[in-house]
Amino acid sequence: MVTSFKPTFVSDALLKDAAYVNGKWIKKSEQVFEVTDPATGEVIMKLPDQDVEIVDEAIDAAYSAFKTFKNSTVRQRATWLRKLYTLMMDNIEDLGKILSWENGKPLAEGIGEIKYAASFFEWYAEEAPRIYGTTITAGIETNRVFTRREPVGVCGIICPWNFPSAMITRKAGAALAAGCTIVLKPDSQTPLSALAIAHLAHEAGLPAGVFNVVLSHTRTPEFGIKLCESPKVRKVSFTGSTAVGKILMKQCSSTLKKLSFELGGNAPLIVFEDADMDKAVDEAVACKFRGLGQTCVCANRFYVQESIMDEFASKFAEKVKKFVIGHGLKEGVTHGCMINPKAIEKVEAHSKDAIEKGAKVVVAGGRLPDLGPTFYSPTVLSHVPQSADVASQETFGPLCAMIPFKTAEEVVGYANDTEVGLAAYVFSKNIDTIYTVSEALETGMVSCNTGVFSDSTVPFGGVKESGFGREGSLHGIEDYTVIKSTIIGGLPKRM
Ligand SMILES: NC(=O)c1ccc[n+]([C@@H]2O[C@H](COP(=O)([O-])OP(=O)(O)OC[C@H]3O[C@@H](n4cnc5c(N)ncnc54)[C@H](O)[C@@H]3O)[C@@H](O)[C@H]2O)c1
Ligand SMILES: O=CCCC(=O)O
Repeated sequence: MVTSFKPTFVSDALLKDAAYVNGKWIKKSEQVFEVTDPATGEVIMKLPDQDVEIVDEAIDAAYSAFKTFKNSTVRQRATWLRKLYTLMMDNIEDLGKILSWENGKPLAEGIGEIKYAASFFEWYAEEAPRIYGTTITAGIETNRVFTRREPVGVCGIICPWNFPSAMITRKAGAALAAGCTIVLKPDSQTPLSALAIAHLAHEAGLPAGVFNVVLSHTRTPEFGIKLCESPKVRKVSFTGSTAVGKILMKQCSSTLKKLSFELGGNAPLIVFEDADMDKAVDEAVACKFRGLGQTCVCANRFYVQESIMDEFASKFAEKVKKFVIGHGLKEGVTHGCMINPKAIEKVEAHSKDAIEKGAKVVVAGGRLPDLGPTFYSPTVLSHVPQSADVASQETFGPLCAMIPFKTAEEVVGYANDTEVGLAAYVFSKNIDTIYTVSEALETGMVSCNTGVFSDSTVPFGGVKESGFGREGSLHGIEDYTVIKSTIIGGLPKRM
């Protein structure tokens, strides 16, 4: 078993053991839940497992704060966001350690996520002063028309465990820049990163009630209902599975909220025979193993042109065999553990199914009981048939399934044969192939000749059952605003 690991921090101030509502830390609760290190199972922190009334309290605080915050100047909001960015960067080591400790990803990846997360505060500090309306030539001669983007109101934000920091800042940055206030419910497996951000929001001087974090392990669905059904909440932004997204959408119908949903993916990574093979292998490895395959935009299925399948699989396998798997906070470890033992079951089921349907085992992989119940060494399979479950369902783990194809038309058909459409990857040196295939893919994002594209400047989001709305980029802020049209009538006709 991996040995227990308690990181040392520059300052313990970021490690919080309470919820944050209306500018105050709230520890009082009849019940607690344990946040554990997924690598060892050891308890990191006990947090209040709050009653559902706390959601009403947080919504009321956010509702009341919105009345003033919506009228803060764009420069004030930019200053708060810039301060948050600077505070995150000043505390990057401690934030990275907290994130890796509760999530299991290696420290280098944890620190990489903090940089990525902070970049959304930086980006939205720059976007806050760039909220524009339009003036429109009215159809009625005596009218004048102009529009203004107003903040939508209180936002309920529900985030997953796989990016405990970046999924929060990508939403919160845009919401705060637009002038919205928020009630955040982090995943109970990784709430410490959220609380650390709340601490920094407090330090940055955000007014009480603007940024609230509520905590629950046993009452998550009830918390969701409250956020979805409260008439005081005007928007729900959710990142997580498609199944939960559908539940939340139904719940939100009672108050017809504005929604942004970043849901499940099933990314195809397509390698044509004219691709730069070594580059494609490196990029494919980087793409597949962000968060050990537990990333919504990780390649879920590799489509490799038949003529290069064996060479690609063997080069890919060589890289995978060099992984050093262990506790994410241990020096030299390249890949950490899964979030929980259950996450391994789908990897095993999809591997078994593909092998039964004729796939060739290139790297067997499998559980690593000597390290602990959340450790799994990646499985690499080639010659997987398109009928395998992995082709149509998201594994969300370290299974690399390579499916052969002959033509561009055939692979586009395979790639699009799924209910979801988040990201896709295309590797080819032929610019015609890059354009035509990327245009034909039914996904919100297509990454060409690179396996890692995430960046605050990119409009991030999906199509089909991967959800709607775009986060980051110039579009991210729009999702937290509504257009107000003002019509002034009774004016003279134009001269
Ligand atoms: N599109 C994206 O940007 C993106 C990013 C990360 C993860 N994901 C997707 O998320 C899935 C994996 O994450 P997961 O297992 O944590 O997903 P999940 O849907 O089970 O959980 C996501 C969050 O929702 C909460 N939740 C669950 N049921 C709820 C309910 N009834 N009401 C309110 N909240 C509820 C969970 O506690 C968690 O915080 C994958 O499908 C992945 O592709 C998508
Ligand atoms: O898992 C989802 C988010 C990943 C990313 O932002 O690149």
